[in-house]
Amino acid sequence: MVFRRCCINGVPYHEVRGVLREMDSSAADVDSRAGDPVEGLTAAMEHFFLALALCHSSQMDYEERFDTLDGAEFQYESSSPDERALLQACARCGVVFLGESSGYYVVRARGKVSAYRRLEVLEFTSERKRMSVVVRDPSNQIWLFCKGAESTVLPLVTHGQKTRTMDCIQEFAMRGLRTMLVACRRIPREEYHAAMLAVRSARCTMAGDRESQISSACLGVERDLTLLGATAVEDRLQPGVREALANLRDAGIKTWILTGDKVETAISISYASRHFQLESELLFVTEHTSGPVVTRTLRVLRDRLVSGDNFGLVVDGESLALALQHAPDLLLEVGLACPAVVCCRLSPLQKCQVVRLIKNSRSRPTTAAIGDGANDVSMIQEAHVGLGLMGKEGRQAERCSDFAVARFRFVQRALLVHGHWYYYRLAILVHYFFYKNVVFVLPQFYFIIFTAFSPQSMYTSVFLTCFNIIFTSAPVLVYGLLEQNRPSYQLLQYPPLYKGHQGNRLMKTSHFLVWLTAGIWHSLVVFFVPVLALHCNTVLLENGSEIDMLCLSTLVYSSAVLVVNFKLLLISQYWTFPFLLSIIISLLLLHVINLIYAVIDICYAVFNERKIGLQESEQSLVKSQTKFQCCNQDEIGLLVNHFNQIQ
Ligand SMILES: Nc1ncnc2c1ncn2[C@@H]1O[C@H](COP(=O)(O)OP(=O)(O)OP(=O)(O)O)[C@@H](O)[C@H]1O
Ligand SMILES: [Mg+2]
Repeated sequence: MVFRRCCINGVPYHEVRGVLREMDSSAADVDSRAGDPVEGLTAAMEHFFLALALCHSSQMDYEERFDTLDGAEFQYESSSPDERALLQACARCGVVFLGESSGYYVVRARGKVSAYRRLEVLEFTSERKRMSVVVRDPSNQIWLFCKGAESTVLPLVTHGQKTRTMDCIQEFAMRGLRTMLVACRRIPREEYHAAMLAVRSARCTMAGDRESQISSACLGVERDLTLLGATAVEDRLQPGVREALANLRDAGIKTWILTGDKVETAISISYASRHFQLESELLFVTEHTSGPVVTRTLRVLRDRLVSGDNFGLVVDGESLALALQHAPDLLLEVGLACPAVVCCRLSPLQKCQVVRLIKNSRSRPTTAAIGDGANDVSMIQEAHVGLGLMGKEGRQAERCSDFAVARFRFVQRALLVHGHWYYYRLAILVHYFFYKNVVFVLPQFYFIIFTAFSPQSMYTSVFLTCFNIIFTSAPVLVYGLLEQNRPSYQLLQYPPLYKGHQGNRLMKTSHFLVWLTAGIWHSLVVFFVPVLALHCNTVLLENGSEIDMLCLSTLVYSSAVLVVNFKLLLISQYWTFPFLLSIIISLLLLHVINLIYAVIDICYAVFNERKIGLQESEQSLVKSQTKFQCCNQDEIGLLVNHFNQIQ
C-alpha cells in the first residue's frame, strides 16, 4: 500500500517523496492539479501527521540511535498495511514515529524528540471501523486521536471542515484510494478518569453482549471530535488480477467481491480489475434505511434484469443487512442474475452471511472464498473451499484456509488446472474402485450358479486378500496422483474447458452406470472364457491329468487382474514412468505370487499325500494284523471243530 493523498483542514494535498503539493480540484487535467511544493509544515499539518504517528497499533522498539536516522528508513511492524503506509508517509513528511519505550510513544517532529505517554488504546474492530488512542503530551495535556472509516468517524465530529473534507474523500474514493478520517479531542482530566473507568469495566464484563458494551463505553470518550483531515492510500492491485478474474469468468465461475471498503473505492477497484466491464450498467442497492424500501428496490431490479444486459450490482453493508432480513431470496435472485456483484462496507459477519446465502441457495453451488485479512476469516471458513492469500495483513486468513496461495493470480492455476485434474482423477478413481470389484466378485456368483449353489469359494483366501491390496492398488493410486486428461497450457488457454466438470458432471448416475456395465461385461468375459475353454478339454497338463478347481480359479483370477489393470492403462491419457512401473510391478507380483502359491500348494499336497499314505499303510497293517488274528481264530475254530468230529 502506498500513501498518495491527504486532506488537511479541508485542503487536499498530493504527497510524493515527502513533498506535499496543494491540489487544485478545479483543474481539468489530473497532472496539472498538483500545485507548488509546500515549504515546511504548518501547525495544522504537524498536528495532522502527529495524530497519524500516534494513532496506530504498529510496533517498533525505540532505540536512541533512531533519533538521527532518516524516517524513511524505518520498517514498521504492523498487521495493518494501511497503518504502515501512513507511518511511512508521516516519516517522509517530517513527523517520525521512532518507536515505543516503557509505555511512551517517541516521536520526532521538526528535529525535536518528544515522548507521549500512552494511556489507552481503543482498538480497531471491523464493526467499529475506527480506532483511537488516548495519550498525555509532554505538556501534560490529555488527547484522544481517532482515525477510521468516514461512516463511523464523521458522526462523532462536531468541529472542523466537514463538508470540504468529505468532498476530498469522495474524490479520493472515486480514484480507487482507500480513505480514512482523522480527528482529535483534548480531554479534560476529570472526564478522562470517569470515561476510562467505564471502558475498563466494560472490558472486564463477562455478562451480556460484551462487544456492544465496550463500543458504547468507547463512545463516552470518542465524541465531540475535531476533524483534522483525511488520508488516501492506494491499495495496488497485484499483477495478473485482471487476467485471473477474466479467466475465472470465462470458466463459468461467478465472482462476488465482498469488501470493507467504501462504495466508491470498491466500484473504482472493480473497474480497474475488470470485475465490472466498461459497458456494465450498475444497479445500486445502497443507502437504504428500511426493509420495505430495500424489498421494493430489489423487485424493481429483478424486473429490469429480465432484459439480460451486462449488469453490475452494488450493495452496501446497511442495505445488505436489511435485505438479508427482509428479502434474502430476492437479493439472491438479483445477485445471481447479475454477472458481477460488489458488496461494500461489509463486516466480517456480513461477509460470512453472504457466502452462506449463496451456499444454501436452491442450486446448491460450490462456493470458494478468498481473502487476505483477519476480517475474511469467517467467510473463508463458511465457504466450501477457503483460500487464504499470504498477504500483508497478518497470517490469520492463511492459517484458517484450506489452501494458502501467495498471489491472487495463482488461484486461476489452482482452479482451472489442478482443480480440473483433481476432479477428473477423483471421479475416475471412485468409479474405478466399483468397477474393479465388480469384475472381481461377479465371477464368484457365476461359479455358485455353476456348482449348484455350493458354498464353496472359487477364490482361495490368499487371492481374496491380495486383489485389492497388492495386485490392483498401486496403479490406481499413481493414476490418482499423476493423471492429466489435458495438458496444463490447454486448460489455462481455454478456461471454458473448466465448465465441462461443473455441476459434478463426472459423478452423475449415467457415468456410474457406464462403469458398472463395463464391470459386468468384463466379469462375464473373465469367467466364461476359461470355463468354456475348459469345457471343451479339461486335460491341459502335460502328464495328461485333468486340471483341478484351483487351476480354474487361478485362471479367472489372473484374467480379472489383467483386465482391470489394462482397463486403467487404456483410460489413462498421461502415461508416466511411475504409472507404467506400478502396472508392470502389479502384474509381475501376480505371477510371482501365483508361482509361490502353486509351489506351496504342491508341497502341501505332497506332504498331505505322504501323510495320507502313511496313515493308510498304518491302517492296512492294523487291518492285516486283525485279519491275521481273525484268520487264526477261524483256523483255531476249524481245528477245534475237526478235533470234535474225530472224537
Ligand atoms: N487500522 C485501522 N485503523 C482505523 N481504521 C481502519 C483501520 N483499518 C481499516 N480501517 C477502516 O475501517 C474500514 C473497514 O476495514 P476492514 O478491515 O473491515 O475492511 P477493508 O480493509 O477496508 O477491506 P477488505 O475487506 O478488503 O479487507 C476501512 O475501510 C478503513 O476505513
Ligand atoms: Mg482491512
